[in-house]
Amino acid sequence: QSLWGYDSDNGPARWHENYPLAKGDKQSPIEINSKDVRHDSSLAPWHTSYDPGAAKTILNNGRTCRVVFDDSFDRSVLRGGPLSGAYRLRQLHLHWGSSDDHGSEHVIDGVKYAAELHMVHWNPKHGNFAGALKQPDGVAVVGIFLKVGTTPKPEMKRILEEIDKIKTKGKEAPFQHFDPSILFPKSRDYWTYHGSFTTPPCEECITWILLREPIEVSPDQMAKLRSLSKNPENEPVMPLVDNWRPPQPVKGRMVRASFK
Ligand SMILES: COc1ccc(CNS(=O)(=O)c2ccc(S(N)(=O)=O)s2)cc1
Ligand SMILES: [Zn+2]
Repeated sequence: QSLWGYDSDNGPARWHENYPLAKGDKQSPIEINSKDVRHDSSLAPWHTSYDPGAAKTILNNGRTCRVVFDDSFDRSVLRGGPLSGAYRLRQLHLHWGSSDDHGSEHVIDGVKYAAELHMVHWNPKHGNFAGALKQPDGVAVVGIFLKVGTTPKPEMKRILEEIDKIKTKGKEAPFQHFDPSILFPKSRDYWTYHGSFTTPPCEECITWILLREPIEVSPDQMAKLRSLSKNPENEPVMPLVDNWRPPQPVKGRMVRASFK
């Protein structure tokens, strides 16, 4: 068993025992209620310019499926929105449920989506990722909700095709020539608030940019994601599902919307 996870003995309710930040005042995810959101007309649009050549590998770390990018220079960056300066894309990963009616971390007006994709970026003014983790403006995560429908998202195919190579914990495969901006929905509308990593050590260094429009995936695509295992090869199969943290207390934080 790892130090933290999503099981009854090492799950979100017990993370604070080893990771005290988990009980902080600016934790993520949160439930977003439209009635409490404030439209901020001064919020700029956000932009990305990603180099497909920056994609490096895809791996199963036993907790999620993660694609890692070269972030050794301003090669794939996120700008604008609530951010100042360019933030470097470091990795993307997902959180999902054991069935289509739950799996996302953020909950929108009571709606839980089947999955939530996170694109993690960090602010190079803080030198490196470890330094950025210690700053309130250190990290920016773009969150995209996945909704199950009839039409498969062809752009998700690329990630899901690699799943067969990384079935078990510790498996890694080359993942190149991939521009993750193809995963974005049509609308750029977003909510933004200040929060934390949704996994230990739960540092409160994240500017969240959550896209209002979900992308649609097919039931087969969700089943593919759920076919990942959290156990290493040659150990009893434990499905990698329900790797989401439940909503945390908002504690008076303001959630702003870029849209009316
Ligand atoms: C101290 O060393 C550290 C500290 C922290 C990390 C986590 N960093 S990370 O990018 O892997 C993320 C974990 C969870 C993410 S979420 N669901 O909020 O987007 S992003 C790595 C090394
Ligand atoms: Zn995440």
